[in-house]
Amino acid sequence: MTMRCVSFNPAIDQTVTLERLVPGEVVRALAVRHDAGGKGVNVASCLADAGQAVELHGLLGRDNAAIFEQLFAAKGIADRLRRVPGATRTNVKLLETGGRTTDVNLPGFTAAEADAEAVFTGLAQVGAGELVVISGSQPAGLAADTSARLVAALAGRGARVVADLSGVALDAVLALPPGALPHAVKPNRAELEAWAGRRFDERAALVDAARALVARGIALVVVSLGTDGAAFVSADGALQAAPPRLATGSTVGAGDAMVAGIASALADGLALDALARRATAFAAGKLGREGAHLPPAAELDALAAAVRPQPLDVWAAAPGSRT
Ligand SMILES: O=P(O)(O)OC[C@H]1O[C@](O)(CO)[C@@H](O)[C@@H]1O
Repeated sequence: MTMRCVSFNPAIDQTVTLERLVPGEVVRALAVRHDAGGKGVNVASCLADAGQAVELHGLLGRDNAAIFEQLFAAKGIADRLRRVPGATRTNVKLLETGGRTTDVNLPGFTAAEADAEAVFTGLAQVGAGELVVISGSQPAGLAADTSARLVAALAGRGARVVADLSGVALDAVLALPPGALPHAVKPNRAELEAWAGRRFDERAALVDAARALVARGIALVVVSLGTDGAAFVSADGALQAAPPRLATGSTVGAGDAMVAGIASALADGLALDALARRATAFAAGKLGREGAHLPPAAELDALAAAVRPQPLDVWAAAPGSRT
């Protein structure tokens, strides 16, 4: 079955490698590269690498579309992005050789509500049980609840939506009534804290917040935790899983690879343990690769087999359990 990904605000990721970032000083870069990116594009790219048929919906600036079109052609991603006047934003990733990345996300095109309506129309045929992944920020010009309205429309038709949103878009989605909520969400810890309006000083507080969302009617809540991997919470259980090994290099897009793993596992009807293994393997497989690309299937399978999910409560009770 074809999977749909939605990206209202793609980005060209300009990764600048430098030895050390010293604010206020001149820094000579060692290398620069450009990748077609943005959360929805990255998810589609990883799903295509995993052999999944993908359609990509959303918006794209007319002035610099070529780098995206090359990626879509190379990976066989069906390009349903509506072209809008102007250029897609460039997001600068300052990658220090020690592994730290500083993101400077620039503004890009301004969209109109009519553009969002066209995206809604392009997804009007999506029906019960089908999977749609909605990720990333919204461009200027769209109402704060645009993503939430799309989630509600799709969920209302029985589609399973996987939402990876932040800020006001996440707030709007999590405020939807049961029945309009997404099937799955994947905030990171900071995004969940921002939504909850408090810091999770104890791991148990993060676990409680994830469980509360499941109780509200979201079937699967995944909270990404950086080097600690992710927490996976559903009505069937609660697990924590971390990558079997951490690669150095850019972490940009690892969360998107995890979202692709979640969507792929849902498409295959995997149980929570296997879903956690696959999602973690996708994230680990992307780490150390430039751009949002996955290794071959055999490597992903080996990574998934090496992941050791543990009960989330065991992780939460670990000594020194500041999240
Ligand atoms: O849509 P947002 O939240 O601004 O994030 C965009 C950035 O996130 C990434 O998709 C990585 O998750 C980058 O490719 C992109 O630059």
